[in-house]
Amino acid sequence: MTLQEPRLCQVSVGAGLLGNADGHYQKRFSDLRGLYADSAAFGRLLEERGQEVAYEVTSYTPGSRVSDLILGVTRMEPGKVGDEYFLTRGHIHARGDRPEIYYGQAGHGLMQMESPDGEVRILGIGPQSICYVPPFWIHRSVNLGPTDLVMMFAYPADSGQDYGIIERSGGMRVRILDDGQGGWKQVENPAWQPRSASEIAAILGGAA
Ligand SMILES: O=P(O)(O)OC[C@H]1O[C@](O)(CO)[C@@H](O)[C@@H]1O
Ligand SMILES: [Fe+2]
Repeated sequence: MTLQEPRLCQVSVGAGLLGNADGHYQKRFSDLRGLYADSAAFGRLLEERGQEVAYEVTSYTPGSRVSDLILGVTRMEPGKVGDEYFLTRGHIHARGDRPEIYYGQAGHGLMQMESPDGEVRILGIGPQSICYVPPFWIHRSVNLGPTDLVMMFAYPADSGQDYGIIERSGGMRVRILDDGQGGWKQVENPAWQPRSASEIAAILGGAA
């Protein structure tokens, strides 16, 4: 049996990038249609900054098994669409029983989580805070600050991402908005549809 080579990856906190990575993707504002509540404000953002990077991910993938850990860094731009803070698309792991950790490096924001049956949990993320996203929680990051939000992450390499779960329910259950006093508030998303008992059972029963 040939062992994998150990690997050192340096986090560039200022640039929001992982060194010695083997993967890199960028999501531009034009890739994020349909995510935000205020479509007029999103249209203006597209006109002004549609081709700019909204967030990017650099990562190292050592293999593809449950026993391999993908690790990487996410960098999110600061800003809002109307009153709604910039966010990632969000997903549940395609193998729903796979967890993830996030370790804040710079900036501050939130990890917004939602269980299949619609429970909501929101935890703050900033430098030196580690967020554990347990199996079966849908998760999305939100940048609340005036600067880039930079987070390290790690998850089992066979997890996969399922984005359809959020689309099918009309978005996540709550939206994270500017409260007008320098902070944030969560408001119910009126378009959100609860998942059916059979969909919930399929997600929770799909554990490998
Ligand atoms: O995949 P999304 O939901 O667009 O968001 C990007 C996020 O996905 C991951 O790349 C992988 O889970 C995260 O670490 C990152 O923060
Ligand atoms: Fe994830």
